[in-house]
Amino acid sequence: MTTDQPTLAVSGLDKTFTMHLQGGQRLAVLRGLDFDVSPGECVVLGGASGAGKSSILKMVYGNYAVDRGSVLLRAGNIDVDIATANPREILTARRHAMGYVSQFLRCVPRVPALEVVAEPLIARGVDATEAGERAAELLSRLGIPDRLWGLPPATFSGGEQQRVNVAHGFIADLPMLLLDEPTASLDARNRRVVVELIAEKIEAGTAMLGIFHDAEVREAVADHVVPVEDFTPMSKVAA
Ligand SMILES: Nc1ncnc2c1ncn2[C@@H]1O[C@H](COP(=O)(O)OP(=O)(O)OP(=O)(O)O)[C@@H](O)[C@H]1O
Repeated sequence: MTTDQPTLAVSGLDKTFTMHLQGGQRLAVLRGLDFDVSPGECVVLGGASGAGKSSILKMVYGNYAVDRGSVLLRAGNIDVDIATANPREILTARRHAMGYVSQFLRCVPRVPALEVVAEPLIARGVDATEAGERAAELLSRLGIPDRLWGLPPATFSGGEQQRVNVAHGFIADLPMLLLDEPTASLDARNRRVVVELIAEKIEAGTAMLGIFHDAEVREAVADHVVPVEDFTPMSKVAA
């Protein structure tokens, strides 16, 4: 299911890192990056390690500044250029339009896993009981045993933390979802569950932008691959 109006339109995007602790050395990573993601489409960022894939997700989510270009996010009442938006606009866009499954789980210490997963629904006004039920359903589906639900995820295994992170990212029905290697620490069974969850979101019209090193997962979900190295400067040391 795709429509003409992209949910995300990235155009003319440049990124150079300046390392202030290394005498101001500059590292040019991306030049003139262009791509769109439409509702119901899964676009995958492809390219070797260090090409700039995670940096692209961080710029789209508003964590990294953009040097030049635009990152237009349009969904429902949200119509914003993340490249120039102020922090309040970025937070509003995240709450109503854009989820992010980062590589590693970051959450408030001592909060139980069930609450971590339910939190995005509660933040959007869903009743706490219903949010808890939906969180429990998702955790079960991802194979997290119920004896762990009341415990904070800090001591969970790498794969358990990743599944809590996936559940936290997938629980709300947001129009745009960013995925940074959501299956990296998972076994075959759980990789299949994540592929199913992605397919369900796409079917429901979510626009997805992801990084997947696992070729099988990438082939299962990708509608289109953006060759990030085509937008990498020949020499990464800028003048
Ligand atoms: N905060 C930062 N400060 C300085 N340089 C950075 C920063 N973040 C990323 N880089 C540099 O930008 C380049 C791209 O990094 P990025 O993590 O985006 O690559 P990637 O394609 O996601 O790699 P991988 O597949 O290994 O995760 C790398 O050379 C990295 O050193």
